[in-house]
Amino acid sequence: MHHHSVTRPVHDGIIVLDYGSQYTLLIARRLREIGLYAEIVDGSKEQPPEDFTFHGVILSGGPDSVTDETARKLPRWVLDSGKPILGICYGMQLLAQEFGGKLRSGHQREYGKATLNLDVSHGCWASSMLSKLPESQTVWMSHGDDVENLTEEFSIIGRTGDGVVAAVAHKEKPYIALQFHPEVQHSECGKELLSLFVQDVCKAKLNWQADDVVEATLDYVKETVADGKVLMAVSGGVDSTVAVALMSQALGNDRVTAVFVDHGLLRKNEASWVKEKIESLGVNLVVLNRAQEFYQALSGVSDPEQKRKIIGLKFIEEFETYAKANEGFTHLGQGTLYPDVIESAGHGAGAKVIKSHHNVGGLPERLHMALVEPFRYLFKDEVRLVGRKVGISNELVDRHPFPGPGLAVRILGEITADKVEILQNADQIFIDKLREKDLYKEVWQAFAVLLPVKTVGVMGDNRTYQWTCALRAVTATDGMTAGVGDLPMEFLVSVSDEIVRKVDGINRVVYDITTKPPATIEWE
Ligand SMILES: Nc1ncnc2c1ncn2[C@@H]1O[C@H](COP(=O)(O)OP(=O)(O)OP(=O)(O)O)[C@@H](O)[C@H]1O
Ligand SMILES: O=c1[nH]c(=O)c2[nH+]cn([C@@H]3O[C@H](COP(=O)(O)O)[C@@H](O)[C@H]3O)c2[nH]1
Ligand SMILES: NC(=O)CC[C@H](N)C(=O)O
Ligand SMILES: [Mg+2]
Repeated sequence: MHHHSVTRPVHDGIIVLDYGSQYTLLIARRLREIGLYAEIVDGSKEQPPEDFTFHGVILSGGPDSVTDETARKLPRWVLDSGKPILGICYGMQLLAQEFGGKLRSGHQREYGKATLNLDVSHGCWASSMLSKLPESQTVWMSHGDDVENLTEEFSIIGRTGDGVVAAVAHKEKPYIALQFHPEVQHSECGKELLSLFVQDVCKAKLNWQADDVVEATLDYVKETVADGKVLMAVSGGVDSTVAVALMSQALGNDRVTAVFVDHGLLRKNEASWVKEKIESLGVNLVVLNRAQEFYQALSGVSDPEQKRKIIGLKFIEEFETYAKANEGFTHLGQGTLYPDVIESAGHGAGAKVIKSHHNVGGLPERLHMALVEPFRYLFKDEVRLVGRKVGISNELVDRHPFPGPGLAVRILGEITADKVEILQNADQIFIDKLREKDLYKEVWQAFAVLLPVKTVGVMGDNRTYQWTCALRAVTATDGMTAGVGDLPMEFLVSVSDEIVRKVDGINRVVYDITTKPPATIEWE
């Protein structure tokens, strides 16, 4: 699985033509779940891959606009192949335009949740496929361009609640295209739709058994590290905890040293908790206390990307200094996941940088150790599954994710030790209350954000003028898309009440009700 782009496990399947979407690998991953191998091919490639029999082509979404002259086109071989095509978002716009349809920009923008209403009444071949789905369903959108009109050759088979053209099919050829993203978890029948396309339309035979990911990971680690030694960066988070357990299993405890950096931007009491839990796995652990150094490096910095880059570099500096002082480390291990890679534009055909994850975009050009990242092509829920298989406790596997740059990306603007303390206290109240009310597991991730906004309040008959705290809770499975956590208002009010009463410095609390997209989960 990890080598999907290096070695090809099977020689037939589906081609996913990549136009730089944030979700390209998610399409391939859904097909794996369905039981089919997908080969990802750069959208600008003039030839199909050699030695690969494809039963259909899926055109990914992408940041380009087909209304721009410079936008990437559909390579000839795709239509020439005569194979079924499924266009998604940009892929749909491209297909529609290829056949003479007209697209427009900025007329009907949709981000996040939308309702798809299917119309299967006009007898187009795709009707029978789509009639297996509910007539009305929730889908997830992320587009600014939309179809103004189509040529005769196409039928409109679905629109959103706002009337936007959301699904079209060629009247004769096996071409179908969707404005929404069936590959994201928030599109209700998305996986079913993909499955109908590859099985009913492409007639592809299932050829992919979900590999034993544990075995594949162990092999990958053994092969990559050979007889070397790993300095494994651990955070106490899900990914690095599962990774370090696997590395110890693959290489033996004496060839793996876990290094945990306390950068002073962790949650309250996090450092001691992590130390205890990682040591209980029987792993060698070194804790580096570096709060002062990180604060100093970040002093006066308020730009989000700059903060991320500084933190990424500081992390690596710490790892390299440690490796230098303690001879023999050949590899740096990280719990990097695919979403970290794609959002930092570390993979794919011109995907845009959304934010530089500290462990990818923050890496220096020259690193003195080789990287070993067993989960670089996996998603969070896949890693959780691996974790359970190797016997990591639920307490660790079910933790909410916590970003490497920590509170630095949750204190908007400049970071000071005072603000860190204020935010730690507010966050702890929120998280403790979620656990107390049995709501922690109802959301995928929850946290508090400190806004550099002061507002006026009245407490004990006195005027206050203090910071604003935003609470964020999201639903997700892989973090690529997110919904708003549906927490009871009464609960939110009680959290707000306790924060304002107990945390000196905050006199107002708001709840973030934005999905991803258009927002991201973290505020920076
Ligand atoms: N404080 C830290 N000390 C050392 N390494 C860290 C620290 N924070 C993050 N890392 C490294 O960066 C990687 C990416 O961080 P990320 O937060 O995505 O993963 P995680 O912390 O392992 O899991 P989770 O996403 O559940 O928080 C980690 O897997 C780990 O290798
Ligand atoms: O280790 C990390 N290093 C980072 O730099 C980073 N930035 C975001 N995140 C986490 O990734 C998920 C998606 O977050 P966004 O929607 O904010 O991009 C969410 O779970 C975020 O908490 C990070 N994790
Ligand atoms: N997600 C997408 O594929 C977006 C396509 C195109 N850039 C638009 O905004 O409509
Ligand atoms: Mg983390």
